[in-house]
Amino acid sequence: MREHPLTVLVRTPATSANLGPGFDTLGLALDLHDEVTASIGGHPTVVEVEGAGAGEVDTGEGHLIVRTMRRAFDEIGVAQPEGIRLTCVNRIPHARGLGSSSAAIVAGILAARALAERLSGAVFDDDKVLALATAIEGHPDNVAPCLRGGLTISWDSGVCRLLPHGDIRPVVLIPPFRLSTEEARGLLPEKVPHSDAAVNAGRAALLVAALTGTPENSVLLAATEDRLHQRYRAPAMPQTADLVERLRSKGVPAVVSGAGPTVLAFSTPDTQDLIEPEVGIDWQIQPLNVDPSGATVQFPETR
Ligand SMILES: Nc1ncnc2c1ncn2[C@@H]1O[C@H](COP(=O)(O)OP(=O)(O)O)[C@@H](O)[C@H]1O
Ligand SMILES: N[C@@H](CCOP(=O)(O)O)C(=O)O
Repeated sequence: MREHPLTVLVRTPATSANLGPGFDTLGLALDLHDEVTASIGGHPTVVEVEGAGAGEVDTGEGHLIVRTMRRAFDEIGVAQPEGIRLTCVNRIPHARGLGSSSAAIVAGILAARALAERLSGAVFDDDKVLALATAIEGHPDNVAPCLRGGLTISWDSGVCRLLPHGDIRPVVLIPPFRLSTEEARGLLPEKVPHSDAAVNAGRAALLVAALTGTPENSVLLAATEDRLHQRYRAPAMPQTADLVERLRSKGVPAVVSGAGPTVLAFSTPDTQDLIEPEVGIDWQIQPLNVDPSGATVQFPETR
């Protein structure tokens, strides 16, 4: 690739994966975004971070977005630029179950693709972007909604994108503590009872109907029941497990967001007032719209 100063801006949404019974399959894009400005030229690699992860994440070649961009340049088949300069404005909290790592990975691949295409005409289609993001992240249920927006059902070779009914309002309840996805995945058993797998299959199917049709709270409550992951992870986040249980006992369809420890509640006009009294004062309550379109890419001169 020609060494040439060129800048691209990528905006990626937070995502909530699993949604209860849809382990490693269902995901929802939320209206809370990270923004990264990426440029290549002759300069050394340097990363500036504002917001989540500032002072914590690597600020050079070890930064997740830089590593992802380098992997993407290799996959696209273009020469590596000497240095990469990133300015990150991070609004998605890290290690809370809101897909911050997927947002970073998607940003890196989309930035690399846009720069490679602009500089050398290289083409890397959307299916390849999704496959590479899934390979890096390890599961598709965050990267799919991050790329496509809305409510996504992903499987090993594809994504179906839908939109939830407008009367269903996601509310995320974010605790002050973290849990890494890696640690939470380590708590899952090798095998689960057949009866639990059968319940989850039924609930996941019901959830897609419950989220896209006219909301009925009793159906949403049944549809958000999970038996595959939440109970096994509860010992690593007892306050989260307790909040999910208390909200559900009041009739609020609540689940662990991704691998936790954030709680996602599907608020409807019937249940919106029941959430706040259950949430601890050091937790953040954030009602969010669904992001219907997913990640965006712009060259600054076209903004
Ligand atoms: N924007 C980012 N820039 C750099 N590293 C990031 C970024 N977002 C996430 N990460 C890395 O990913 C980790 C969180 O990933 P993970 O445990 O999968 O949680 P989640 O994706 O649910 O927030 C962070 O601790 C950090 O190391
Ligand atoms: N299906 C994954 C989802 C992880 O989401 P994250 O936002 O916590 O990274 C899992 O449950 O492990």
